[in-house]
Amino acid sequence: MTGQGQRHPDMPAVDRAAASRAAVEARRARAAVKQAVRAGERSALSVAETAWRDAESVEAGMRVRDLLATLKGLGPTRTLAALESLGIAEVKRLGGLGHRQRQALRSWLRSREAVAGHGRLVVLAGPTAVGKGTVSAFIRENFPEVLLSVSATTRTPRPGEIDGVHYYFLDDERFDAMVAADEFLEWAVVHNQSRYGTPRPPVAAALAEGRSVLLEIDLDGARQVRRAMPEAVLVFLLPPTWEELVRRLVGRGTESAEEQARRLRTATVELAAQDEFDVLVVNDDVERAAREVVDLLAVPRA
Ligand SMILES: Nc1ncnc2c1ncn2[C@@H]1O[C@H](COP(=O)(O)OP(=O)(O)OP(=O)(O)O)[C@@H](O)[C@H]1O
Ligand SMILES: Nc1nc2c(ncn2[C@@H]2O[C@H](COP(=O)(O)O)[C@@H](O)[C@H]2O)c(=O)[nH]1
Repeated sequence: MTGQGQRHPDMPAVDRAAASRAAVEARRARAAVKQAVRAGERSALSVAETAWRDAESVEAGMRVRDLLATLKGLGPTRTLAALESLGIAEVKRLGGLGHRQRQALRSWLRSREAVAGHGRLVVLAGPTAVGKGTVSAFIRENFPEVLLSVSATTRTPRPGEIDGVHYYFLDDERFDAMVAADEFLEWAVVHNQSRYGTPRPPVAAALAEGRSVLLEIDLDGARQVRRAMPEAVLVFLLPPTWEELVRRLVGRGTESAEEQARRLRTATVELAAQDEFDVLVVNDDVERAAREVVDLLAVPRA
């Protein structure tokens, strides 16, 4: 990053005005990123990873010093000491770091998050009827320390489903309002039909308190979480066989034949994307599969 906010003497007046407007916008955007880190909505590590993935991003233009200053317990003196120990000059922007400096900052932020007791975010995805809900329910009952995020959806409740427990059942208008207010960590249209989304505030609050969080969401949502929070662990739940998947879907008996066919079409697309995930878990036994997922939720040691 060079020349941010600097004027070139030969630049025409109109360009200078546009450049100064752009500089104000960039400052505002960087302030919003810092606020999100302070509020626990984003981790400092995810900001750095975004900067290194996209050189044009707001994050790439942030000074490392300003990012560190958002961290709890890191006043100006400790920030400077941390920069010195990392071999990063005070004026450096995230996007301008060399490979070694990136590596050093990445592991420093990782261990700091672990020490601060940050919980892990694990995303559980997989084809319809593979048993995501069953595995999640096992975790909810047996591992109460894990926050199982309650999604919002525009689909109608099934018999026995309770608003606020299984889902927040919303009409389109309310869902639209949450999208407009940026209240979702991710949201997607699932099976070409209804909208589903993860409300952001409970997830951010739990992670900031050091609790681990499990999201049970679709492939599109998992991809969005990967972009927003690269430190999240993405788990793909697999059926023992395709025939068993069909048996589970049909055996559950909660969808019409037409809906079953629609879901199986989505399932083939989802199964083809399993390589995008960090961990594959075969759900041949609910308890074993749940324990594998819970092991991933353990907070890493510094
Ligand atoms: N390990 C397992 N062995 C046998 N049956 C299972 C297993 N896990 C789940 N099931 C059964 O498979 C059916 C589908 O499970 P579940 O509803 O949890 O799937 P899901 O992945 O949440 O589906 P959807 O994405 O469509 O909501 C249920 O009838 C459940 O009891
Ligand atoms: N992207 C998201 N997908 C979600 C969310 N909550 C649930 N889901 C996925 O929807 C399907 C269908 O669920 P069902 O309850 O109608 O059977 C399922 O595969 C879930 O993984 C969410 O918040 N975001």
